[in-house]
Amino acid sequence: MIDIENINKSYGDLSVLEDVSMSINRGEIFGIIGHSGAGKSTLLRCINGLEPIGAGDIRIEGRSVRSMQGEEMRQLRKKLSMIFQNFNLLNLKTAYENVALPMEIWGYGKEETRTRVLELLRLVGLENKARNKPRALSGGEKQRVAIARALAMNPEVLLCDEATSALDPKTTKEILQLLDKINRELGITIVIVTHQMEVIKEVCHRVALMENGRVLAQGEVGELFLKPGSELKTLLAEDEWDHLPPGINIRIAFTREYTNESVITEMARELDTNFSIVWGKLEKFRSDVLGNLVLNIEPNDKNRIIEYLEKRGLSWEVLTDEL
Ligand SMILES: Nc1ncnc2c1ncn2[C@@H]1O[C@H](COP(=O)(O)OP(=O)(O)OP(=O)(O)O)[C@@H](O)[C@H]1O
Repeated sequence: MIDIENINKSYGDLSVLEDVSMSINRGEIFGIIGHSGAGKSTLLRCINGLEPIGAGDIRIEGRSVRSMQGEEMRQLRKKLSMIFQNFNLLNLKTAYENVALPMEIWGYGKEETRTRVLELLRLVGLENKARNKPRALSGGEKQRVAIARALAMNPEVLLCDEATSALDPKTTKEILQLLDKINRELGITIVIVTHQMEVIKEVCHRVALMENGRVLAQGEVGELFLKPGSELKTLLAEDEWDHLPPGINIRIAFTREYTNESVITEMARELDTNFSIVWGKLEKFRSDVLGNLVLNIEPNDKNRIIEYLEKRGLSWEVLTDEL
């Protein structure tokens, strides 16, 4: 649905996006993760035409954003709605009035606006707070108002720029569940820019990892996370294997097909060998549970164990190999 093709973007001499390509499919929740300054927000603004791009192109359903002007650009912005970290609500207006604003701007009548706004406030669970102004709303409630407002014009895509970064973990989870519901029930494609791995794990189907204006990796979230040598893993969970014992430490990734199997005990029995489990973690990705296990093994067993893991189709990597 959104095809980003080899785009570059600079502010003066500062190159912010370099040869960035990614494809976002209709109906998915796509995450863009990276440290601060990676160029994520700039990329979002390029997608909805707020920022011009240098080289390359961005196509929305085949139409080049580059070539859009006037009415077509206005229609694009209606189709691609956006929410932000700081909510961007009008402080002097009530929750109801904030949600109604886009419909007023587009010239909808009072009755139609009222029906739609009340429906949206119900969708985001705020029907009782319609008269509250932002100062009388919690952070999570403010983001709910912003989401309702973003949905007012029936967008096809919701672009979320660090939408949960100002919220505590519990509220973050609630907002992500709301986004997931909007994706499932309304079929809206959602693009989430974040620096929080938890956000990606909780709701995203696919992810692109950005660093210094470049895409380092992209793909299905669970697969990317468990892949040996994955940039996603090393960039975002780098300190987890700091205290491994000396010797050969091998990481085994359990994809969804293996999570419930007793592969490790079977391996010990079949190879008649000993090893110690030195680190382990189960990670939840949307509804999947995927696991990582680090074994400290005897040097003599290395080849046999690797052979066994290969035979079972498990993904593995040797983390340290000091004899
Ligand atoms: N309007 C602008 N003019 C000049 N430089 C800019 C502008 N907007 C962003 N930048 C620079 O572009 C780089 C990427 O910024 P961007 O906001 O896209 O990164 P980000 O990954 O979203 O990080 P953050 O989460 O901190 O916003 C930064 O070095 C930033 O200073």
